[in-house]
Amino acid sequence: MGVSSTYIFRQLVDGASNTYTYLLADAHTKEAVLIDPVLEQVERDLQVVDELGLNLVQTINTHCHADHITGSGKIKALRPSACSSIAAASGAAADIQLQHGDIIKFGSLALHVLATPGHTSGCLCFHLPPAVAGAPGLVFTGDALLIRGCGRTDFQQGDAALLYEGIHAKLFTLPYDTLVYPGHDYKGRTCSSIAEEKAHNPRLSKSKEEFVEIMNNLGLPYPKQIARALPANLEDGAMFPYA
Ligand SMILES: N[C@@H](CCC(=O)N[C@@H](CSS)C(=O)NCC(=O)O)C(=O)O
Ligand SMILES: [Fe+2]
Repeated sequence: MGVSSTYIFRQLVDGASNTYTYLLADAHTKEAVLIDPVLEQVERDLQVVDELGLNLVQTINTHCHADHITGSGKIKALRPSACSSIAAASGAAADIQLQHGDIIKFGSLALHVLATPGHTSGCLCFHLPPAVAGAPGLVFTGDALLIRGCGRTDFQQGDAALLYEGIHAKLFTLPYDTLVYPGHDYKGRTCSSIAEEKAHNPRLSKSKEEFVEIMNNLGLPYPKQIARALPANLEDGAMFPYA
């Protein structure tokens, strides 16, 4: 899947947790980042990196995941030049502590860091502006904005009103044609757009009061892996010996 000749883009999936991992690279310099790698898929992801002749410089976590262990720690063990990053507000360990307004540069590409707390206190989105005039930008939304949904707000410092405000202020103000790439989808969908989500998201198209009411009554069971994922991810996924 190539979106533009100036960059390489791949969407990878972990079927066990319905998690999306994104590979983005400058097509010319070959510098690459992985957004939200999953521990169990590290070998697969590095194989793609290698087959495309890319130089992985950073793994970027949208937040401290509760449903799977990040691949950042294992990737660092295998590729020491690949720094890990996560929001400072997450309280998790990583080589680079990110905050709203930061810009992650690799080759000629620049990901703009947007803080959208509320699913967790340290949730970040990453906006890649259009590579060429007339092309859509991309936004990687982690668990803040999902396709026709959003991240739950019932644990990890969840705050439904804050999530609503951040999504409306920082995501729904992006150009309408910006493509939305979420951290998960549980129905096999891969991509949406800001215009689609503003119009059709059944939670976020409502008023803030209605949204909070919906979020307070989701009644979801806790993620199956939460007990092992949270402590591991607070340590950059590196609490296990990988070598
Ligand atoms: N069944 C899954 C976990 C499902 C879940 O809770 N997903 C989270 C994102 S991962 S922290 C979520 O926010 N879901 C929102 C929703 O509306 O589904 C498992 O056991 O791992
Ligand atoms: Fe999450």
